[in-house]
Amino acid sequence: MSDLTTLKDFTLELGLKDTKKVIEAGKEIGLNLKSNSKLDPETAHTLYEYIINKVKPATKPPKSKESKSKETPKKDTPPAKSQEPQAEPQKSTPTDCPAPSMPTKPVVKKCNIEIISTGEKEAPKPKKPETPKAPPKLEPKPTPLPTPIVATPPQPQASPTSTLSTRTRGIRIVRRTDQEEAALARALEASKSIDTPENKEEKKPKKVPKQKSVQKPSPKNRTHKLDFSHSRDFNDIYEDEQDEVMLFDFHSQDLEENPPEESMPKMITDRVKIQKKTPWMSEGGIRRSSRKKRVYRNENTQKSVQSVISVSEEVRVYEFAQSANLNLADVIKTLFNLGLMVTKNDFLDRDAIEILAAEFGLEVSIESTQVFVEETQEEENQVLSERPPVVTIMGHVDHGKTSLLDKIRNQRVAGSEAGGITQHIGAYMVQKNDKWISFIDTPGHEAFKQMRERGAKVTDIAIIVIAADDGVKPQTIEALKQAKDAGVQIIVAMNKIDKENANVDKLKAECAELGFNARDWGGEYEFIPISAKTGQGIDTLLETILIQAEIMELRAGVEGNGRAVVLEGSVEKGRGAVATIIVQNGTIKVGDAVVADVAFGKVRTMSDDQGKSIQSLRPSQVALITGLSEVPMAGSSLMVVENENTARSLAHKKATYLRQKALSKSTKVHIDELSSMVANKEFKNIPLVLKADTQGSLEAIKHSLLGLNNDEVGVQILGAGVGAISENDLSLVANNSHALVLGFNIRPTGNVRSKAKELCVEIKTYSVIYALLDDMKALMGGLMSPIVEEEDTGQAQVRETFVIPKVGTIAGCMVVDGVINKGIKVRLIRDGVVVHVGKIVSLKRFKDDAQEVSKGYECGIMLDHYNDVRVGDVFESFKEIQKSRVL
Ligand SMILES: Nc1nc2c(ncn2[C@@H]2O[C@H](COP(=O)(O)OP(=O)(O)OP(=O)(O)O)[C@@H](O)[C@H]2O)c(=O)[nH]1
Repeated sequence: MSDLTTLKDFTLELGLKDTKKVIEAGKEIGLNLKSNSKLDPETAHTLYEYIINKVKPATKPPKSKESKSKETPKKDTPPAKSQEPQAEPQKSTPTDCPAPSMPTKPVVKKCNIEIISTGEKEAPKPKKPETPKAPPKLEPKPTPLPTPIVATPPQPQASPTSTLSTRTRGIRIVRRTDQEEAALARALEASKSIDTPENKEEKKPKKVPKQKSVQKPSPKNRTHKLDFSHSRDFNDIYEDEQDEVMLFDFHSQDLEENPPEESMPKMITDRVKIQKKTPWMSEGGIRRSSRKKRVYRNENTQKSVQSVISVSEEVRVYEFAQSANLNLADVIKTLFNLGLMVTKNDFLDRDAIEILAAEFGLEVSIESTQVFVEETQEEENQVLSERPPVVTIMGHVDHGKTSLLDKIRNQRVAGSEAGGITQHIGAYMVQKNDKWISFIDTPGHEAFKQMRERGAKVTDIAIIVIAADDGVKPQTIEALKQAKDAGVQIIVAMNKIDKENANVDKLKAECAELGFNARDWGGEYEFIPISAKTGQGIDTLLETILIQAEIMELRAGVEGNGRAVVLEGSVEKGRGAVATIIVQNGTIKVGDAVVADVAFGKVRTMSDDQGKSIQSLRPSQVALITGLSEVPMAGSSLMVVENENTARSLAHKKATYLRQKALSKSTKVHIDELSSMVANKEFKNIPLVLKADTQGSLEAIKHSLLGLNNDEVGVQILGAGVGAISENDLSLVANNSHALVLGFNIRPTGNVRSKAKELCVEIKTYSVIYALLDDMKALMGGLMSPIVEEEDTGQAQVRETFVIPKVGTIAGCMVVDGVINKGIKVRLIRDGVVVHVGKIVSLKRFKDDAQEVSKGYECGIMLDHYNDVRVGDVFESFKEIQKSRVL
């Protein structure tokens, strides 16, 4: 029964729906078939050969003999490999088989296979199957599909199964698994093919040579083979160990078990898609793995840490970690190891960013946090016009800066200044030869260092005023350095040449030593001799400035929204917050909405240095503006924005940012700081609130005060601000018994004064910065541990020594200087070297105890727990005197 196949099954296997065609074909070769006929293997084979290959049986359908020989191949086709899967739709292939007539649908769905293959020996299109037996003419059917598979020519087979298998000859089935075996068995059963072990054995040797003729398939072909392999036609199963050509190595997951017939086409399509997506599937297993690896590496690279990052000037810890694709914990840990205890929300300053980047081997670009970066970019496209030079006057205190400026603008300023020194940045414009020059009067006092730095940044030219009678002084050096660092042009004004002792050559020589050579000495710097008192040389100086400006080709955009720098900010009675600004680009007009850090508003009024009202301000021009919500920070950027709402929102944004930053800073503690504070339990500081009339003064004083801090004592600024002392300021310090309120150029009002008394808060006000700093120095000095000084009181020379058992060594001495006292500390000096410092425990005059022995008298001295005293040694007695420290 297993030998017979019903005609219906046979028809189906051929991929035909109707048995009629088969019956007709049978007739043509002399077979009388009916729809319910059963075919023996031989008949089936003959019929198959006729239908598929158009090979007519020579005689009658072959009998057993032939079948035997044909079975041979069959046998070897073993089931093994098999699990041949899906039916091959496009039977196409074959050169050797009549593709057209092949079923497109899988015939058998029982086995789930994973075979495949074709390999090196497999020929995609074996044109001429050499069938030892069968002479049949193979008609290579024009196959639309490039099916590669087949290779070996069909061999005459005894059974239908074997006959069918010829279609796939050349296929190399690889990987034989138990499952495959089982699948094959099922397939065989389904086909009812006859396949005996004997046959298999017989076939083996025969196939060997055939395989050799197989050609190597192209990758394209392989793809088709894949489809073929999916064919469920168990007849495609073919095995020949010598045909070992394995191209595909499917993962079992790729093949679905017994997919429903209807879904086959779709499944095949999906498969093709999969192949497209994963090209490695069309390659051999080994290559696949290597490709896989490559892909993996790529992924890794993508996930890896960014080697070049760009962060804003102040970035939070977690933001840094994100932008560098680093683990947050690693970043925090690294910061901790660097001595910085931070939370993820803390801000990192520039240094920390750079150090971190170095730690992680990153290249970092730090971007400015300026709110107005976009505007700056806009400015690049503007039409530029000539602008006046901005000049800063710098120099040592009292060398005549204010006098010079005063002379230049014919207006006296110095006289009205408290303490006789300039305390704020002032900005003025002067005209010379129909050209304008903007001057920023930067104070020379050390306390205004910061303001000076700011001044240097907005200026084009720095006039370094050096009094010719005094020469180069510390602040001169500092000013020269600052100007050079700021990259501004330097002109030296040798002032006070009207004075008898003025020595310009000495001055030039001193400057030359610092690397600033006068032009007439072969250098590159202009040295102009002037007298701010007589006005001598002032014109030359101004002309030099203008020439220099021309060389520098100073230009700026006039159109568009203005951008300025705040030089100074203060609160003025009746005017509110005012700011001295200098325009850097564009135009600022009355009514413009502006924002400067946390201050915003509409420009209400603008007035020049003469107090004259002006309506618009162009590059390099200076003015005092009103209309701001609060006093802007000196040095901050002031920008014209669309409208007041925008200004407000930008200011609020900045305020939030600053608040968060301040909070963040408060959580930052340097470990070393912490440990030193812990170790030094005597750490003291003076809590205070500082109020000043202007932002510039406030900052200068703050800076100076903080500069007084040392390891032992310092100031703790609880609050600082511009404007009058308020009750709020008092409440800040009320809980601290040592706290102070310092006011500079302001006076407490009646209410505040009485409230201060009530709260026992001390308010100290000053109008000269020296006085304030001196007081603070004294105060801080008082808090520091006293200095211990040693005062020598006398000397005694050892003339003889006496060793008294159980007592010690007594030195017989002569007092050669001052007085020696009992209990006093002495240094024991031998050959000029102090060999011991101790205390005198016994002082005798002869046999009597003495409290002191004066010069010229002999005495006996015994030291406390020290007996190595020798003749010739000298005792030097001294007192320890504690003195308060002065800062
Ligand atoms: N003889 C003479 N005296 C001058 C000259 N220039 C300034 N002085 C005097 O030097 C002193 C200091 O002058 P200021 O203009 O206040 O000096 P400054 O550098 O502005 O000083 P600070 O504002 O304290 O930094 C004043 O008494 C001036 O009168 C000058 O050219 N000749």
